[in-house]
Amino acid sequence: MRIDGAAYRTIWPEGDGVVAIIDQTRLPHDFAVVRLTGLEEAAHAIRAMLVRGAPLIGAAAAYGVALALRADASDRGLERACATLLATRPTAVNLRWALERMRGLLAPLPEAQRVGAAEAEAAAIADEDVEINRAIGLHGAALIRAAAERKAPGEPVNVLTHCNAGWLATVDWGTALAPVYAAFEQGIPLHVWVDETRPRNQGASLTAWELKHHGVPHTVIADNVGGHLMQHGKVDLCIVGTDRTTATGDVCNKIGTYLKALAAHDNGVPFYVGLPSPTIDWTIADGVREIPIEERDGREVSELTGRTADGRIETVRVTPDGSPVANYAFDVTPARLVTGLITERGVCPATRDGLLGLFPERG
Ligand SMILES: CSC[C@@H](O)[C@@H](O)C(=O)COP(=O)(O)O
Repeated sequence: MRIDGAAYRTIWPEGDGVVAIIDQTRLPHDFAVVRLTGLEEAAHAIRAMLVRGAPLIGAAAAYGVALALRADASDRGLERACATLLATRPTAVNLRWALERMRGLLAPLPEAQRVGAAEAEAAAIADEDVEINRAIGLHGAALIRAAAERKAPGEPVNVLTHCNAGWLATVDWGTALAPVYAAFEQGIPLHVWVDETRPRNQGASLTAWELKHHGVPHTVIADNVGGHLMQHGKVDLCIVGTDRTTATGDVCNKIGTYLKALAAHDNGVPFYVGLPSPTIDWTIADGVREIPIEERDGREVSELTGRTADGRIETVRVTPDGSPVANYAFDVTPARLVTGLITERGVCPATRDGLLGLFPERG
C-alpha cells in the first residue's frame, strides 16, 4: 500500500540481521519505523502489538526465528526461538502455523545453512501472504459488485467492518479490507462503516488511517452503532477478518464481532469473513470450546490514549479508581451466523464441506 506516495509493506528485511516494521502502537498520530535485530525484540513487537493482526503476527514470528538463529543456530536455539515466539499471543493460529513451518524446514538442516534458509522462508511467507490477500480481494470484490448491482446506479455499497483486518494486519492488502480496496480500484462506489473497536481502537486508529490514506470513503462509528444502522438499511454487507477459523467454519475475531454477526443475522445483512488459509485451524471443530481467548491488561479498558489539541500523546483513566476490569480480546462467531468465507481460492459456505470443497487436500 502507499503512504504519502511511497509503497510500503508492514514488515520488510533490511539485510544484515535487521527487520523493519511499522510501529502500529503509534498510529494514527505518528508513522514510525522500528528496526528489530533479535529474538527478544521480535517477541516484544508481537506481544506489545507493535505488529498485530493474524497474518502479520505469523510473518513477524517467521522473521523472528531468522533473527534468533543469527545469534544461536543450534537445535536449542531453534527450539528456544519457537517457544518464545509461540508464547507471545494465544489466539491467532497463524503464529503456530508459521512457527511449525519454520521448524519443519529448519530442524533437518545443518546449523550453517539455517540462517539463510530461515531468511528465505520468512520472505516466502511474507510474499505468499501478499498473493493470498490479493486473491481474497478479487473474490470479495465480486460480492461488493453484486451488492452494487442491487442498488440504484452510483449509490455506494455500505460495508461494515470491525477491528483492523486491512493491510496493517497483514503484510499487504489485508483480508477483510482487500475486497474493499479491490472494489474501490474497480471503480465500484462504496463507503465503509468503521467500528471503533474498543478497547484498543484498531478501527478508529488503524482502519480509518488506512482508508483515509487510500482515499476510500468511510465513517468511524462507536462499537454499538452497527445494529441501529442495519435496522435502517444502512449496511449492505459486513466483512470482517479472523484470527482462527475452525475446520467447521466457526470464526474467532476481535471482541465484538459476534454481536455484529447477531445483528446482521437478525436484519438479513450478509456477514462475510475474509480468510487466508493459514488462519484455518484444521485440528479443531468447536470454536467456542476450543479456541483460546486472549485476556489482556485491564488498563486497555480502564484507560484511553489519544492526542491532545497541542499535539501531546496522553493517557487518561475512564473508570473509577478501584473498579475491577475484564479485558477479553476475542470472541467466536458460530458458523451458522456466517454467510460465507472469502478465501484465496474463492468464497465458500462456513461449513466443513464448504472448506473442504476449496481445500480438498485437507480431507
Ligand atoms: C487480517 S487480520 C484478522 C484479525 O487478526 C483482526 O480482525 C483482529 O482481530 C486483530 O486483532 P489484534 O488484537 O489487533 O491482533
